[in-house]
Amino acid sequence: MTGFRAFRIRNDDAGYRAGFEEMATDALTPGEVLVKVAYSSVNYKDALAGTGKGRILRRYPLNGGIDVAGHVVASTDPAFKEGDAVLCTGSGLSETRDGGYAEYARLEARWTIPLPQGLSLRESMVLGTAGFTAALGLLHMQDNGQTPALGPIAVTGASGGVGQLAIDIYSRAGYAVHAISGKTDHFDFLKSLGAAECIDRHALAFSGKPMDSVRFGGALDNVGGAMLAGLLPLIAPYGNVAICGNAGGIAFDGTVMPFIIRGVNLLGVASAGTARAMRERVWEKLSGDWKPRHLERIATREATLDELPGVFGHMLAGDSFGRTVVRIAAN
Ligand SMILES: C=CC(=O)SCCNC(=O)CCNC(=O)[C@H](O)C(C)(C)COP(=O)(O)OP(=O)(O)OC[C@H]1O[C@@H](n2cnc3c(N)ncnc32)[C@H](O)[C@@H]1OP(=O)(O)O
Ligand SMILES: NC(=O)C1=CN([C@@H]2O[C@H](COP(=O)(O)OP(=O)(O)OC[C@H]3O[C@@H](n4cnc5c(N)ncnc54)[C@H](O)[C@@H]3O)[C@@H](O)[C@H]2O)C=CC1
Repeated sequence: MTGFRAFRIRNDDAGYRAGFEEMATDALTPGEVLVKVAYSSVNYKDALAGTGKGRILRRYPLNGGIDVAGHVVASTDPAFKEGDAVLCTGSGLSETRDGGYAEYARLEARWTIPLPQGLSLRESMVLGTAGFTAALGLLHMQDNGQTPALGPIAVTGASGGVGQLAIDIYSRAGYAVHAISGKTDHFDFLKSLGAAECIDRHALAFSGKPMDSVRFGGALDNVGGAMLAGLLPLIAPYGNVAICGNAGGIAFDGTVMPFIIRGVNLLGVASAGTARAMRERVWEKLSGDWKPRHLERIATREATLDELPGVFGHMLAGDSFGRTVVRIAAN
């Protein structure tokens, strides 16, 4: 096979850098399933990896892109055959394995998901790790007793990829969603996705008290830092806070009171290493009764591989809005 293009990240004596290279499929990290990539997507983690602003890769060099969707070209695992439409999110992509920002990717069969009925390849990447994470957060909360009766779910970082998809999915699942965002210009849009209320994050005045009047039944937190610390005293008894992000900081200050008096639960959401059975559960929901109703409007941008560096810059500046799908090959 002739060479193909890849957005490859290196870190060596010449420094941290990412750019386009020609490579051969033989040079890809090993796996049973060779895929011609149709789409990938841009997640905050991709922006950290592609710029070196966060330590995402755990070996170098690797192709970037934590999400991939495409068609199987060859498989040594009988579970997959040429022409099958498949997807993969996380699972070491752009951490320890070559990722989806390339015309070909070689996947491990154990982490390769047949494209669920009800989703196109493109839709699966509008969802990507962002949609997977939003749905995983809700499943964790529900497995831990979260019901709509506990009260509204606060979604922080609500204008971003995980945030917008969470608004759509959680409202579809019957929860009142209170979207917390600094982008007040977009509140009407967030409401049109399903948010019952929008709260300006700059106007949120956390009291700093260990416990405060209950305001939310639970939360999905994309932001971390002071936002997470401020939310905990406002959560209803036995409510859940699913914590997935660090867009606003990694350290948070708080007290044990919400946990020991109200039984509030802090649930970790780690999409990349999710076990196969849970992955299948998440994709069944995302392609079924939790399929977001507004996927096309949430996919605010379709980028080419060449446009990635610009998209990363916007995202890390906090300027992203919705999801960017990366179109790799015509399909
Ligand atoms: C889509 C998902 C997301 O968006 S998640 C958010 C984006 N991710 C990040 O921002 C992570 C950026 N990385 C870091 O900030 C650091 O790498 C760190 C804080 C996670 C760890 O750095 P540190 O220098 O404190 O520790 P070590 O590198 O020495 O590792 C300690 C220990 O942890 C294991 N480990 C580190 N990273 C990962 C990982 N991504 N997955 C699994 N395990 C990880 C590492 O192997 C070490 O364990 P050991 O048993 O000693 O090998
Ligand atoms: N744990 C996991 O498995 C996953 C974690 N994440 C994390 O979730 C977060 C969101 O990811 P994406 O939706 O892909 O990113 P995104 O860039 O699309 O969304 C981030 C949102 O946070 C907002 N934001 C940025 N800085 C902020 C600050 N200082 N205070 C408050 N809001 C701020 C942005 O305006 C934007 O709305 C990131 O931290 C990402 O690393 C994302 C996917 C999976």
